[in-house]
Amino acid sequence: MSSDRKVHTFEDVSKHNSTKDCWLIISGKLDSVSTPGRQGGWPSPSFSVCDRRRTSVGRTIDDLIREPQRSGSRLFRDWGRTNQIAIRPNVPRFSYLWTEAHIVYDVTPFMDDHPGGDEVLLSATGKDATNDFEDVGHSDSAREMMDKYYIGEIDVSTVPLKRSYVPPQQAHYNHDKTSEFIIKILQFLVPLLILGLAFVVRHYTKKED
Ligand code: HEM
Repeated sequence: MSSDRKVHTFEDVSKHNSTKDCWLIISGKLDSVSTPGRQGGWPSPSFSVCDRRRTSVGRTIDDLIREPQRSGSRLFRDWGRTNQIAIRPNVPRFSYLWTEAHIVYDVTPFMDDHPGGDEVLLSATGKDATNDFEDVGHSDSAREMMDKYYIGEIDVSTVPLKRSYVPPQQAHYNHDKTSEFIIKILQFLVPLLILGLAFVVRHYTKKED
């Protein structure tokens, strides 16, 4: 994992688009843990980080705070399912927050090992690859692997706005009432003219007989 954990611009991230240097943007939840009132002197209580299958990893709040580059927060994956953090009842002043973020992953070391191949990863650069990632239906273990490649978040204000769909312009119809009227008259007159002509022809051919 790169030590370069920071807020990146979309443009910078987009430049990392080769097999030797591949960064992806995938939305997820950044979980932060705040510990108000630590000055109150409570010891570093341990608590459990549980995933949906209820496996748990015991950690202390101090571990949690030491791990991140930013103080007081650490990345966990949640993916919009149930919260992954179970708070032990003996930790009353512990608060758990999360924010939705566009997370940046440096998947360069994973290019050769990605079971879906490196081509798909390359094709997911330079854009928000969340839908591409979700459409595949990645397993929980794939999601857990992602933390290894986390290098920061994206400054959402630098993400180009989605191009809104502009429907093709309708062909300009001629709403001229007079031309419509003439067409209607012709539709009526042409059969009459043909009928009249048929009578005339018949009349003359009879005389000749
Ligand atoms: C950090 C990002 C990623 C990680 C860690 C990752 C990991 C994995 C893993 C572990 C698998 C094996 C199947 C599974 O366990 O779900 C997999 C399969 C796959 N991944 Fe990814 N992946 C990532 C991003 C992406 C992206 C962005 C795409 C699409 C553009 C993608 C497309 C695929 C495809 C097509 C397969 C093969 C699915 C199959 O054949 O069943 N992956 N990935």
